[in-house]
Amino acid sequence: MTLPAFLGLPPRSVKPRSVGVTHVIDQGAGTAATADLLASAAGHIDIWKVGWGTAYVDSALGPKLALLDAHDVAACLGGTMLEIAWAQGAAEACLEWAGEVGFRYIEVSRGTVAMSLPEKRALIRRAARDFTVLAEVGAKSPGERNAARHWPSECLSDLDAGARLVVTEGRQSGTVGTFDESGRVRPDVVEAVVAATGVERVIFEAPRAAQQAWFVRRFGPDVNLGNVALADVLSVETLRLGLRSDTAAVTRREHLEAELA
Ligand SMILES: O=C(O)[C@H](CS(=O)(=O)O)OP(=O)(O)O
Repeated sequence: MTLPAFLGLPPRSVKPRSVGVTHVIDQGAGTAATADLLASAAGHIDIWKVGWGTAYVDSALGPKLALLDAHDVAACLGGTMLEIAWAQGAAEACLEWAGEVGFRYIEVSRGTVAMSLPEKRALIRRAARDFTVLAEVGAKSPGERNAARHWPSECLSDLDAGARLVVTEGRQSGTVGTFDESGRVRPDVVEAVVAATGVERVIFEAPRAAQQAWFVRRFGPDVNLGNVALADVLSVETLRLGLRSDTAAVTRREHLEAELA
């Protein structure tokens, strides 16, 4: 999409993007809501995750995925859905169904069920035959914060097994994994993952505006952000482009500091 041209803005990638990806989390939007959002924001959405198991119970899933496809937005099945299928011995059936209904991306995670690293690698390898795989690291439970020290090696293992990108756990709440219980970023966790994989191979789940702004300030407009709420897509784009106070290049505070100097 073409923006008006009268502002100086930082360079920003355009679709199809390999960096600066915006990955949204859909909690069960209907087709009208999906069409409405795509009409204004499709150019800013790269991956549309149909969250956890909502795809399984959505009677309008087919039309929704068709709309996404028509707008060049990649539909991704939520990781929890595949985890539950895997735990029931139904991973193969789940992958077959996901392909048939129109998913092109799939998330492979082990945040809910007990899955070993070799089992996760095997599932990534299998899924990568038919889908673009996003591999998530981290657990849903806040009690497992210490496990983040293993994320860098798990990310490398996931990429080696065939994942296109890794996803750092933040949940829809933004209070686990990459974040503390109040939603503050754990910079040591972020930096360790980035040192291992490079920033361009990571999607950071960051559902809150303050978290999104932190990542844009730290890594620039083309950082990959995930679990963006549907209602926040345009807001995230403004954070990337410095069109919101939190990331604006020139702020009142800087003027004040200059005046007082
Ligand atoms: O892991 C996630 O980001 C989501 C949302 S939540 O953890 O259930 O809040 O789950 P997913 O299964 O990946 O859609």
